[in-house]
Amino acid sequence: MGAELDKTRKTGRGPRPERGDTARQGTLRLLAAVEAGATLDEAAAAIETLEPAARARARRLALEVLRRVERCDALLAPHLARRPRPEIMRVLRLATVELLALGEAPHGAVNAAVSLCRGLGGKGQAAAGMVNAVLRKVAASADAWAALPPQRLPDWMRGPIVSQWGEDVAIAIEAAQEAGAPLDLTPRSGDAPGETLPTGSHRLPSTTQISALAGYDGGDWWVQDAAAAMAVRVLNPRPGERIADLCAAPGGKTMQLAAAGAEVTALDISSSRLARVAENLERCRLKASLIAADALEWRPDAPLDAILLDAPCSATGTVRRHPELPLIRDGSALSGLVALQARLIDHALSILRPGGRLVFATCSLLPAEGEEQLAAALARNPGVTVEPAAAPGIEPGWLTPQGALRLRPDLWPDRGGMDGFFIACLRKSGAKS
Ligand SMILES: C[S@@+](CC[C@H](N)C(=O)[O-])C[C@H]1O[C@@H](n2cnc3c(N)ncnc32)[C@H](O)[C@@H]1O
Repeated sequence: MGAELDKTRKTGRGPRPERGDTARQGTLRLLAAVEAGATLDEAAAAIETLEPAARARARRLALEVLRRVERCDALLAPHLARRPRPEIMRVLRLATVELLALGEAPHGAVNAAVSLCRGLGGKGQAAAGMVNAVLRKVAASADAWAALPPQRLPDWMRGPIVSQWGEDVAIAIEAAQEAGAPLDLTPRSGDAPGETLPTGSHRLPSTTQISALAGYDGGDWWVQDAAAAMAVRVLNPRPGERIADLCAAPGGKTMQLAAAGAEVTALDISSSRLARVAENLERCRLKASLIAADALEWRPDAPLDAILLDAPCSATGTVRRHPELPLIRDGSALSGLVALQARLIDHALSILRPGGRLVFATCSLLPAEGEEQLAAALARNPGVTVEPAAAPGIEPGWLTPQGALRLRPDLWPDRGGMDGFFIACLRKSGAKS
């Protein structure tokens, strides 16, 4: 490797662009957008000109880097006389992840990084020699890399997690975030590709090409994390029940409700997001009534048998799939979200028939949006009780003392984890039927 890299440096000519360089350039654009405060989904426009395969690779590489920014910087720091410009730092982080986390051949990853630098123009040209030299040292630093801990969650996330479950759980969640997330499918009915999990979801490697899987065109399944699929399983919808999904988009849970034979009304405040529910229902040949409305202002014609409230939240439970969230959020939105969730719970209870059930769910790891939110809701609403969460595959350790389901990324460590979720089934007082 050394000789080849030296030749590159001495001749002053950049290595010929190799296949994959466009994906790497896309990764750098995604990383720059995230540094400017965008989510990866919001940043997608920056790579829309790439071919689909390159786009998918660009996003995959960006995810891998975002899971390890802190670890990369710690490894790189001793090799840098001073911190390079942000665009050079992004090239160094990408190559470090390719070399040490993804096991790319050193000559390919280093030459690509040098080529990316040269493509940045004057300042990049000037940094190419330094990048080459630093990455040669990085390539020989596997032991130092292995000794570095996974990226730490920011304090606004970590503090509540440590208070609730202790330091070891915070460390395990950080390890799960670095490991990333597999691809989970929910079958419409019957079968779907992949390993069947105890809870009924199907699991495949994260690198699976979704559109190439059997049953995609026929809508036999949809992509949904195994933890996310549990909210409807806990609700246990029955054929013919009148059920509202108050925060429905993009519609994974609406489809579960419809597939169970319920008469579903799906609301979302965002009409553009509701359009995605319509597309998803159509692909999977399922039906629901769609309403673009603020759930706080909506009242059905007749009280409902059941309600699913998958409320807007910090989304901290999805850090494995959205590693940019800890980097671009600061927790300042939390109190507003907690207040909105409380109002949505109280309103949902007011439109539920006596004896009806309300499943409150958040993809959050923060007790304020889970355990504490539930305790406050019970205190505000005398007569409302918690039905202990029950569904196939639920392990006893996943239940809280209140009877809610607490799912975390560090659960199922040998199976590939799951997203963080809090799910509680509330029963309104009155006739059960
Ligand atoms: C966590 S997501 C729902 C995910 C969805 N249940 C699924 O499984 O695909 C929360 C949704 O709530 C919607 N939302 C936020 N505030 C709302 C409100 N006041 N009324 C109705 N929908 C709302 C957002 O637009 C967003 O689509």
